[in-house]
Amino acid sequence: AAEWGYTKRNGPFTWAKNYPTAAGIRQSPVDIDTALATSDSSLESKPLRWKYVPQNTRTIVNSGHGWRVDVDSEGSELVGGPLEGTYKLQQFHCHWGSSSDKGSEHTVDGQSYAAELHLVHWNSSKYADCGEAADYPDGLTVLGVLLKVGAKNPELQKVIDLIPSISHRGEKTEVKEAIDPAKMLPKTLSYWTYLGSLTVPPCNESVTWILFKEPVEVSEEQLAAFRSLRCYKRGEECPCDEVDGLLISNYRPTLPLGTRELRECGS
Ligand SMILES: COc1ccc2c(ccc[n+]2C(=O)c2ccc(S(N)(=O)=O)cc2)c1
Ligand SMILES: [Zn+2]
Repeated sequence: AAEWGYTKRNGPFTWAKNYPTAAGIRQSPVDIDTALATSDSSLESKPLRWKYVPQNTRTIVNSGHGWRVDVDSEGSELVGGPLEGTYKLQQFHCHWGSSSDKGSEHTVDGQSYAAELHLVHWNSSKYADCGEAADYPDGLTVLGVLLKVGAKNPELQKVIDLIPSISHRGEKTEVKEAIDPAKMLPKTLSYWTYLGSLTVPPCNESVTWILFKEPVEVSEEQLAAFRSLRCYKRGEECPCDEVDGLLISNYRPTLPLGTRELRECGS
């Protein structure tokens, strides 16, 4: 089957053909209609807590759909808020657009941001690994951080510096200078949370989404670096009809929230 992607030929509106779950009723991303959000005292009573080990950020890879930093889950943990049990960090990555007026996956009252950072965690209290966890409704949790254009982001710069060595699909390199995921999170920890899915095929409906309300800044130059990644392998011709195979956009448009509850914690 033609590999899925973000072009007209293989983009989000074609995914349901090969990945039927993509047409489900618990899909992500969604537009956060802030008027619909209900504040929940149970969320306030169990603060979200995380622990990451910067030295455990191992490799960065060009997946063909973006960059992804794979992490050794050991020593990490995410608990509290809407979560039952302990979740461990598996990887983090980003979504962006061809220009900074779009690129985030979630939108807030219809407003898009320039990009969105995802920290993917799996339920290590109940499942053996991430792949298994992805098949269960409580298997994964993704912390989402909205990125807006502003000052250069020093922690993300450590990722940007590695992009030239993973310019083509499948290329990967060691992360020598430890990247601290905690430093990429916003200062205020208010968030929205709802039950959703992977925003990439196979779009498993196994994600508890936690989207921080406060955007974090990233510079135009840093966004431009993301767009310099290529979606095809070195030495192969470019399959995608994108501007010479540059990964200029890799976000999924929003899906209906439907009857799902949208809760918020913090103002
Ligand atoms: C069963 O099929 C899959 C597919 C992808 C899996 C995955 C398990 C963990 C992470 N991943 C991912 O690579 C992954 C997970 C989450 C996201 S996203 N954009 O945060 O929803 C993107 C990518 C399982
Ligand atoms: Zn993502």
